Amino acid sequence: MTTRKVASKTSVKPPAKAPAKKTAPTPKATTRIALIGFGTVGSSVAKLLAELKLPGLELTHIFNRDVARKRALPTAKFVPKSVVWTDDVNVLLASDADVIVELVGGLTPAESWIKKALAAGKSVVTANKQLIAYRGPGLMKLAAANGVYLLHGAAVAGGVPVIPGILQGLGGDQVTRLSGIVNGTCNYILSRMETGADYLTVLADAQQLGYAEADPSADVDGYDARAKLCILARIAMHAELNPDDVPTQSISVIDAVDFAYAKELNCTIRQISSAQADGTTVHARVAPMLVPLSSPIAWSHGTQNMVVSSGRFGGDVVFSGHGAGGEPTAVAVVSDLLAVSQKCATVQLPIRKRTVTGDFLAPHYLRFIVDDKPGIVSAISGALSKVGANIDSILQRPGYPKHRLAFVVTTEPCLTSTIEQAVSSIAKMDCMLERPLCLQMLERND
Ligand SMILES: NC(=O)C1=CN([C@@H]2O[C@H](COP(=O)(O)OP(=O)(O)OC[C@H]3O[C@@H](n4cnc5c(N)ncnc54)[C@H](OP(=O)(O)O)[C@@H]3O)[C@@H](O)[C@H]2O)C=CC1
Ligand SMILES: N[C@@H](CC=O)C(=O)O
Repeated sequence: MTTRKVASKTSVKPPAKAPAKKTAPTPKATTRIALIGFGTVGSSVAKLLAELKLPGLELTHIFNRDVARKRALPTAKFVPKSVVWTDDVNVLLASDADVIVELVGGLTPAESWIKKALAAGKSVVTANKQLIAYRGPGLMKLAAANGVYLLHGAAVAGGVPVIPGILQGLGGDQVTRLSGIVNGTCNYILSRMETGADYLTVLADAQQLGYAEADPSADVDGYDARAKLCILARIAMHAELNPDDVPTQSISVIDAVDFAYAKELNCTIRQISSAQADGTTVHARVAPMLVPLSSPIAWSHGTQNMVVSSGRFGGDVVFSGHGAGGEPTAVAVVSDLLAVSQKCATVQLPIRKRTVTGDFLAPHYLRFIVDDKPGIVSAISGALSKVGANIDSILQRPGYPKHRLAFVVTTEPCLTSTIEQAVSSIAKMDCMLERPLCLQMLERND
């Protein structure tokens, strides 16, 4: 017997076609699973299904372009002989599979595959954060209209159950703030740079280890984390944000000198994603930031993600674990498959469109690379005082050559837009060899 037409877990409507049941279903029926994409995550899903032999889950189809190449990989050894391999997606869409697992990524053609699968009455499990961030609500409606599930637990923080945790466990609070690390590649890069590694070397390692997106600029320039932040804002704050409105800053601007100065300030550097509810506006930003060494966020190394959700009634809740990599991500996918197979519904709350501002009131770190001459500090301090920003400290480590001197100014809390105005005018000074680097500094209680 196969399971078809199950209830929608994250959709906005109750299941249209699922029979009413008073007792939890026993997982004796078989849910037939078709995989779209046999890359890092897809091959790990096949491995977990083979090794865990979970009741009720059967892998039946795999689609990938140039599928013969994939079939010849060592990772294909976990795939049962009975599985149909194809390079025609329509074979899966027309098959008797109950669930399509989309593990290719990107908006196109993934969106059309998922729409066709949902319209054909198949549930969908995906790890595709861009698609869920940009098109999630429409796809959820389509899933509900067809009485099927669309689950995306792997789309944020890989193997960390932050999505089911928030949906199942925090619907009874009013989440006002989300903050933390949601990109494993950036955390891997920055935590290795902290110990002296070179940016390009560790980026190449992250790609080789399967942590990075197909185009790693999605990771380092913040677009991956921005999509995840918008998904989290939707499920935790019930706020629909346009991902394009969330400002991002690349981690590629961080240099070894910044880790040296951060250390002097008892800090390190991490890519931080933050969202803070403020009436009908949400303050949201993804950027490398200075993090106090005393903060648990600073203790996240490698692919570790950490999300702190702050609720009006329940206070802070922390989710932490491996946010990237085939096997941790496959855990989230397989968990969603079990939820589909066992018809586990979840809470649904109304979502409202919200406007985004990138402004946060925070202290800032400004790093200058100058051709040294008298009067530079006074000119910088003049530009800062003109916008009302107050200097907190000035740091100059010995040993930098005068013709390429790196020094740092930190400010007392001021708005991001205010400090950016000052940086734009300072950048025009003749002595500046590079555009000054401006990073937000997290405070001890952030
Ligand atoms: N890797 C990770 O740690 C995590 C990834 N994710 C998400 O999971 C999804 C998959 O990621 P990942 O496994 O790392 O990516 P990979 O690039 O390793 O795998 C993608 C697979 O899809 C295939 N593919 C790409 N485009 C097409 C196409 N047009 N038609 C048919 N096949 C195609 C690729 O084939 P080919 O070999 O020919 O390129 C590859 O086998 C993405 O949405 C990603 O964002 C989510 C959490 C963590
Ligand atoms: N490239 C992503 C993969 C998981 O979502 C990351 O590094 O976090």
